[in-house]
Amino acid sequence: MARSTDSAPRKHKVTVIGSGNWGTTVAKLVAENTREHPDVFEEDVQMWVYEENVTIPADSPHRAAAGDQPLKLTEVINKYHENVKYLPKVPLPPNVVANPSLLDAVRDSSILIFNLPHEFIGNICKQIKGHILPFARGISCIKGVTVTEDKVELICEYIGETLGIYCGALSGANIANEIANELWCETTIAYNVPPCDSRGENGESGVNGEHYRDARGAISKTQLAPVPQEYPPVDHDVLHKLFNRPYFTVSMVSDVVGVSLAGALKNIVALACGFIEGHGWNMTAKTAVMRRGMLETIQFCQEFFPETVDEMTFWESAGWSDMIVSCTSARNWRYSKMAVERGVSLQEIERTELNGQKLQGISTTKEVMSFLKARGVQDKYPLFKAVEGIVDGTFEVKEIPVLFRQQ
Ligand SMILES: NC(=O)c1ccc[n+]([C@@H]2O[C@H](COP(=O)([O-])OP(=O)(O)OC[C@H]3O[C@@H](n4cnc5c(N)ncnc54)[C@H](O)[C@@H]3O)[C@@H](O)[C@H]2O)c1
Ligand SMILES: O=P(O)(O)OC[C@H](O)CO
Repeated sequence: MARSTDSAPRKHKVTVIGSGNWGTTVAKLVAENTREHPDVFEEDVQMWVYEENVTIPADSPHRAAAGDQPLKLTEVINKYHENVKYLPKVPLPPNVVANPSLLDAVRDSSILIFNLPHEFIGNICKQIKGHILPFARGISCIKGVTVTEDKVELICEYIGETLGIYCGALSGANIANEIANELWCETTIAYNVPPCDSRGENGESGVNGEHYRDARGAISKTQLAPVPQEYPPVDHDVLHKLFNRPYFTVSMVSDVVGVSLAGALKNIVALACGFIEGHGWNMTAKTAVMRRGMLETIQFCQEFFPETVDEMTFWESAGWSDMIVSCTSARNWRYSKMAVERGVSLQEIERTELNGQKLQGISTTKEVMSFLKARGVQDKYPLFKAVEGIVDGTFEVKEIPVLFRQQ
């Protein structure tokens, strides 16, 4: 139903939920853009921080002023404009506002950017449900899936269904430290503008309580509140303004399923590549694993999300580019290689070497395999199955080629 157009224009308030290596990087680039587009966005970007005490590292320029006492991470970020724990040595714009209160950080925000390890998203959604604007829109930068009983769900679907909002996905060949240091790369954002957000002739937004087609093309149970006409529409143009930087080239697409699944499943393949390299094999073996991994990824998309994945997505940054970068220079690859070289478990490496950062491949492997096993189709995914076996200590890296010889 059309509504009157005489209300004062509003700007989008943006909150980043999460402040790890990638969460802080995305808060930085988004805050640069909110400053550049004051007509569309409020300048300050809230960044929810999982509060913890940190000691400023001895080699930090802030150490002399701050001393060696433990300090609250939010206070350090707001005072020194640096996330000394998760993104050290990268200056943050002062309009990134670290907030330890989740409910305060999301209050009145019309754009919510979800960016934290996927194992924490359930608890976050539980806490903010009912405390966000009903017409808020989300972008998930999280690479993972949620598996409940016999169902695999995209993180953005889970967020959308739980909070009653629409949520798209951002994923690409993105190493946080490189982007934070403004080294150029590309990314992919998948977003289907819900029909209720399409603007009429006078800029009027759509019908309250309208259903929309979800990532799989089905009519969602969620009744969406349209973004009020006082706000700029949340569409590809506005999202491009929010995320695109000279060093971060954004492609906007509509294939939310393909972008989300490619981002999640490549972490399993990255573990395999690290194991392979730790064992002493090199690029030729790794490219074989990447190829096999991509085939299993596409097979998974086609088997469980039929008719929704656009194969062109695999040629986007979220597809092959992310597969390559993850298997050659990202954390899941680096630390799985280290685990094999040192002869210790991946969980042990995560505990001792990552300073609080998470390897998403460990949980994603377990979740995806539990889903495949529940359906009795695990043997159709030999690489994923092998990675689970290596993580659990029941399969040896040297057996990987044997798997494929048997096919
Ligand atoms: N780091 C990268 O280069 C990169 C790039 C692209 C995508 N991603 C994806 O981004 C997502 C976020 O990863 P990241 O690299 O920012 O995180 P990270 O691994 O660097 O940091 C872990 C984060 O989890 C938080 N945390 C710990 N316990 C928590 C709890 N109980 N509840 C809530 N938060 C808790 C920590 O405070 C910290 O912010 C992941 O899905 C990852 O796959 C990462
Ligand atoms: O460091 P990782 O392994 O979590 O991967 C980071 C990004 O997903 C690479 O695109």
